[in-house]
Amino acid sequence: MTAGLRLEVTGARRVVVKVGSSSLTTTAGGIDPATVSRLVDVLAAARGRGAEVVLVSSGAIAAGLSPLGLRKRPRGLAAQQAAASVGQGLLVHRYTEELARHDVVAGQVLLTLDDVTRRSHYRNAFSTFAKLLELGVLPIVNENDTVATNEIRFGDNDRLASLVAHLVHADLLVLLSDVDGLYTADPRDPGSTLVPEVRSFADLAHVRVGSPGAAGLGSGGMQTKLEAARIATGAGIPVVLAAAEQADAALAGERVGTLFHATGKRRSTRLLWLAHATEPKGTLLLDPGAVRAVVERRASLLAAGVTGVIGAFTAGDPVNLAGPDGAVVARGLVNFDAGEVPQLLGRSSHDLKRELGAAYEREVVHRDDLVLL
Ligand SMILES: Nc1ncnc2c1ncn2[C@@H]1O[C@H](COP(=O)(O)OP(=O)(O)O)[C@@H](O)[C@H]1O
Ligand SMILES: N[C@@H](CCC(=O)OP(=O)(O)O)C(=O)O
Repeated sequence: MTAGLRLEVTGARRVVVKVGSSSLTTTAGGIDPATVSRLVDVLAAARGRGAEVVLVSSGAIAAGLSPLGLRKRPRGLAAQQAAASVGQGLLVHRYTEELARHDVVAGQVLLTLDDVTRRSHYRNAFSTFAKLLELGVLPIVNENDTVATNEIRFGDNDRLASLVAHLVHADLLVLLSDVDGLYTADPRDPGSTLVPEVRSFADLAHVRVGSPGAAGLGSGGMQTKLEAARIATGAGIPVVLAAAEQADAALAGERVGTLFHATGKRRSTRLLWLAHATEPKGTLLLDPGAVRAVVERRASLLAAGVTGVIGAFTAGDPVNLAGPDGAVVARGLVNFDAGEVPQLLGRSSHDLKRELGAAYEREVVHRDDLVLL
């Protein structure tokens, strides 16, 4: 009997499930083994129905608190990194043991921002996931908190989950939290009501978003879930937001929580990230011909079309590309340091190769690393 179930869910072949720190922890702050056990049963049931599942699990910092004698999530980055270093192993150990009851093998994947923004890393991450899924492994993803600096952190796992959903070409993203969906206002406010479906983000004009959950263990609150939903749905992936206790019903397609319908078409994950979530470190000024090449022909940006440079960036950083009038037309990952660019301005690749060596023949921004704004 499937009448009334959500087809977006029942028809999904590959599903990314994200669970937040606040859903995995006891009130005392540690990881709740019973919650992990129940969640694993639900994931195994979804696999039993034929879905491939990738889990994005927060909770490393929370799991590391008690072994380090900490009572709450520390504020400083180094202390958070230390807690994550202690907690991540414990967390994955818990999942591994529980999955083994279902004869499922767990694989740990720790990602940094570079892994989804730099072309070579991105391809590498994609093939790792593809191989794990082909082998029947259930990948358990988290941010690589112990090495990420503040500047390059995702910080919350909601957006990480939306990018992982793109990376693995998922058909559905399920965000599990301590709240059973999106409410018209902070659910602690009397009078707020559940929003069962979101068809367009314009519908959310009346929704008020409050601070993260009461336990103080989550990081992003509802705001980052909405951003994650916007990124995923904008690229064709529907999102269900539900409480962790409703995971079974949510993954079976029952009408619990909030369903965000897909609004756009799939595009490259890295480009999505570049467009939505990066801070440009500088600007390259383009002549009119280069603007046409980049915008109309979707070509790479060559040194010959660059007339000026603003900002202090290093190779690999995101930069804006602006036309002669200063209007930003695109964003891309630049292949040179800011200090190297002045000597390249307006010169052909051929000249650059002859005078400066083969390393200078490369595009200033490769078209695969460019997104039009
Ligand atoms: N409009 C809203 N709808 C639902 N929850 C909201 C809203 N505004 C604020 N919140 C709060 O966001 C919390 C979820 O965020 P968070 O604690 O960071 O979760 P997680 O750890 O699952 O990522 C909820 O517990 C709720 O108190
Ligand atoms: N990577 C961090 C998770 C960051 C975080 O708190 O995310 P979330 O609980 O999903 O808002 C950890 O494992 O502790």
